[in-house]
Amino acid sequence: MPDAVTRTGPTARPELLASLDPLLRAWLPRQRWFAGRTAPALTLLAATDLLPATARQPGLIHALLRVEPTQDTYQLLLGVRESLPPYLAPALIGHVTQGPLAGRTVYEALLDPRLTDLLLERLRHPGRLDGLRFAHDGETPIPPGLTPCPLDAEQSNSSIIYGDTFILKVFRRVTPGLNPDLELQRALADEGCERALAPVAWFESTDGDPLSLGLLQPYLTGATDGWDLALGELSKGQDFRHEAHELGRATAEIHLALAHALPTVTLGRAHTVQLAQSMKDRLDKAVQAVPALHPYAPALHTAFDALAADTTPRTAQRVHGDLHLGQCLRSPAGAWSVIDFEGEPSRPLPERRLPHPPARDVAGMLRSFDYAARTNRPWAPDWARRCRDAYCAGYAQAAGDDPRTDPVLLRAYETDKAVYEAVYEAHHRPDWLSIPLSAIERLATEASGMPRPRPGDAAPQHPMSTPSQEATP
Ligand SMILES: Nc1ncnc2c1ncn2[C@@H]1O[C@H](COP(=O)(O)OP(=O)(O)O)[C@@H](O)[C@H]1O
Ligand SMILES: O=P(O)(O)O[C@H]1O[C@H](CO)[C@@H](O[C@H]2O[C@H](CO)[C@@H](O)[C@H](O)[C@H]2O)[C@H](O)[C@H]1O
Repeated sequence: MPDAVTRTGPTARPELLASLDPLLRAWLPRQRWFAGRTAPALTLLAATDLLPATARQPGLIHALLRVEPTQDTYQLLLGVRESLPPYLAPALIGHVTQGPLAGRTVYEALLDPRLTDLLLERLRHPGRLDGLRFAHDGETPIPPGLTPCPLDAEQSNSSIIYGDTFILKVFRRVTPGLNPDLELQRALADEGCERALAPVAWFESTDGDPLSLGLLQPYLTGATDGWDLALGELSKGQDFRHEAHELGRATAEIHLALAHALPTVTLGRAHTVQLAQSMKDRLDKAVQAVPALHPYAPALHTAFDALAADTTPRTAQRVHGDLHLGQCLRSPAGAWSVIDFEGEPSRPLPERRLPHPPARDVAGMLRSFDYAARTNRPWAPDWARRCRDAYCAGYAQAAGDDPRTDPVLLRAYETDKAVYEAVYEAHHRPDWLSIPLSAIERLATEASGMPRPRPGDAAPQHPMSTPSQEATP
């Protein structure tokens, strides 16, 4: 598995894992950020004592754990105490009966303010500890003693808010390579783009392949995310066109800055064919995972065939990769910022770092307006349509390029996203599966009415050449 993390150094302590193994195997599947339903076998890849436990102070262990059979690697921060005070009861992982921690209680350290305070202290003082490296932007002061508070949100990672000033995201499922959340937001900060929040400090593992582990950014106090805002307006029967227009402008500004900061590439025929093929492959896999997609698959393939047959050269660049209303924060003053540039969490990291036409993010937002409208009772299709138009108009105004002028590409990305969402919902929120399925039904109907590519347009199954691996979405 190319994406697997390898650690073989002295920090991997087998006796520690032996004592924690049954506790972690029971606890992991109950965590929102854990991708599997079971954790049948664990390997401790690295363990670092950030603070040794004594009778008077809690201990803090940083651990990287590989889970079979998926070979996913997770980052854990384990607290160690003699016993847990009542306020930490929800953090309990278990009582250790053997090995070096026998008689101690192990728990989720991110819920313990004493330990999350220590983590911030590490970020305030850049440096190395075993295989961990703590880094700082060198400019932004981080005051000591900011009160830590775990973020209470449905999320793929775990975040701590410090004194309403900073937010620290601790990545959970980690893969080798620079995490785009850090990479892209640093690039945007260097470009002076104010639509993203500049990384202030971060930490990574350097013992083996580099791994991004955590990211500290300014916290937007009083901000509302686009999803909550949209649902609020919908429930009041309010129009959201102005905000959708502003969101389109914000997206375009981010795209312009990313295209300036990082390499772009022209997608020729072979790339486009390969892009369409990757969408078809994902659809085929999704049909296996979500049988409800099966009846629509032939029609959905038509949308991807149409893309493969369209030889228009297009520009690809780094994009957000998982843009939706929940990733957009509006400050009390009304300015929109975009967060979470990690890409779709379930995709391998090298895939998430590939350049794509900006239409990919645009399609993500179009899907999001549809989601919001579908969540509303009664369903509000006109509200969604108005938002989608306003968003594209706002995008066109700032980018000078209207995404609606390339409907084949936009439809293909929207279809690809809806397929991804069907898998996501089937796994995480089965009650919501009907939302992407309704879109799938619409997209399939539209695709059925599309002209079939003429025989001369037929896409080669295997592109003769792909100029560079990086350029292949
Ligand atoms: N800088 C910030 N300011 C205010 N709230 C934030 C900020 N960053 C994240 N949040 C809140 O935290 C939630 C989770 O953040 P996100 O980066 O999307 O995490 P994940 O990748 O784990 O899903 C967001 O939906 C948002 O409500
Ligand atoms: O925010 P994450 O990076 O964890 O993204 C994942 O979860 C999202 C849901 O929280 C999911 O987004 C889907 O649901 C949203 C409403 O909750 C909707 O606005 C989006 O359009 C829809 O895709 C996202 O796909 C997933 O990667």
